[in-house]
Amino acid sequence: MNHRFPLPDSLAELRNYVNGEFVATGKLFANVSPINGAVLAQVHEADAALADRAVKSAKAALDGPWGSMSVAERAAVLDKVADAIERRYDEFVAAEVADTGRSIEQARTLDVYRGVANFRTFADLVKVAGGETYDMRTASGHDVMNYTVRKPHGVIAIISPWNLPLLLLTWKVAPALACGNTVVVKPSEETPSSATLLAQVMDEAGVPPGVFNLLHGFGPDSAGEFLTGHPDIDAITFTGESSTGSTIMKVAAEGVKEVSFELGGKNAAVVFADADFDAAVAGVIRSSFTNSGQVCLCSERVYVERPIFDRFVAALKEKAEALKVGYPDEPGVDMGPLISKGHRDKVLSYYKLALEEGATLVCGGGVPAFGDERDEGAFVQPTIWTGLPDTARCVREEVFGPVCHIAPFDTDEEVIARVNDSPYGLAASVWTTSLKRAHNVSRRLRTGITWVNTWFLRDLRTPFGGAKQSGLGREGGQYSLDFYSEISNISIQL
Ligand SMILES: NC(=O)c1ccc[n+]([C@@H]2O[C@H](COP(=O)([O-])OP(=O)(O)OC[C@H]3O[C@@H](n4cnc5c(N)ncnc54)[C@H](O)[C@@H]3O)[C@@H](O)[C@H]2O)c1
Ligand SMILES: O=C/C=C/C=C(\O)C(=O)O
Repeated sequence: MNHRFPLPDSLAELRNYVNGEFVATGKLFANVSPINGAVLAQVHEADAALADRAVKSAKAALDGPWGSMSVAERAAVLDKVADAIERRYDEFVAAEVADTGRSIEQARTLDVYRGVANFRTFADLVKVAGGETYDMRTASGHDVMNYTVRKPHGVIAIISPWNLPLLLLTWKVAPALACGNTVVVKPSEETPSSATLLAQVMDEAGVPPGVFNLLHGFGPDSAGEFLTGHPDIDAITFTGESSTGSTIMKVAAEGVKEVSFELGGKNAAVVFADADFDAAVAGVIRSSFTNSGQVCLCSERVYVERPIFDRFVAALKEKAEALKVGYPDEPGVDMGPLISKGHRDKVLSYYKLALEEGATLVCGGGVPAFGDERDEGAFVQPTIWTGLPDTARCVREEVFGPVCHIAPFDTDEEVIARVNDSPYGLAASVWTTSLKRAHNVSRRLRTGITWVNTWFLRDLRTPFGGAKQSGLGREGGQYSLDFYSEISNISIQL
């Protein structure tokens, strides 16, 4: 099948990248377009032996030129990686668009833009990272000085998901390399392309062989499991579903490996009657439907103060129905497909379940009919429900699609309790013009991130991560530098 959104020529075939070489295994799986089901490329799946080679070469590279570079030299290499992504910007955009079907505009301004920013940010931050010093005198009168040094952990295993492929991968690769580690990355099987381009870029930027290694494949009984279970990795950083995080944590327990997890969510948006109404409607449209709802930070639960509830539901319905679902290059397109037909089956099962649970369907609820090749793709309609109790599965479980449930509330106390009544705690957004209320509500939500009158506005120096089943640890700025370093104390008797 022909495809209007092909992969760049540099990605005719997707290979693993181990010890500075692109490696074919001959065991192929297809990279499929979610726009029309066409096969974009064949991908070489890594086996256990290749995973072993990748980890061993990462370990050996710690003692090579990478290990003896100064912080400034390593930072300069990261800046070169950023430069190389910028030189090949259009190819990265094409890779993200082909794999995910998202708009070209989003790939340019969010995905690839952040890929560059992640490398530049951590190149800058690592150069100014300091340590701690403490002078002390013991009871017996000895003076002692303590100071900390940052050492690399060693080999970091990086496992990333498909929803923001380059953004989420580089969010971990950049600080891991900045801190002097070597990495073995395993991108999602659904989105192998931008990671392969990144391997090409590493090569071009002069990253020594073995410092960045890439394995393609799946989770269980494939590259993901071969990597996380390898005895020679020193830490695991993972973004994906909470249940996968739990599986990986059990494996990590064997070797007492450090872990950092960014997991699922069932995020809330809280709209108070005193909010700027139009800004809140526009904000919730963004927070519920961006990337077809496939951002871990998306709001699937919307709580609206009762006096404006009916007006808000009507306004959100009007805006949601006006969202343009279509091709990546259509002017004004708001939403592309879901990542795959498999994921669409899951989202549609929730569309069905919501009705069984007694939801009122405000809009959407099905699959758009295009009358062309896109009917073979993974599109769904943006969907809004009302009328479900807080105990409904559709209000408690992460759907990860373009969908939200809107419920009324009466008091601040009540809505805080309802937002917090969730196994997840990643993000929330609060819409109000009262400064006092914004502070008081935000500090009581059990979430890692709360936005006030905005959503998904990221300063890369801030802590990022989730409470409860939404994650373990924090990354971002200093938090990333801390996770990717073995911080050691040196104590000297003077
Ligand atoms: N908190 C965050 O920052 C954040 C960000 C993005 C996505 N997410 C979450 O990610 C999920 C969507 O991504 P997904 O469907 O790709 O997640 P997933 O957990 O299915 O897969 C993520 C990655 O883990 C790999 N994997 C799966 N099983 C494995 C195993 N047993 N061992 C090792 N690796 C394994 C996959 O191949 C993939 O590369 C959603 O739940 C979303 O909320 C969270
Ligand atoms: O889908 C989840 C999005 C996570 C975003 C980040 O990790 C980030 O902006 O760094």
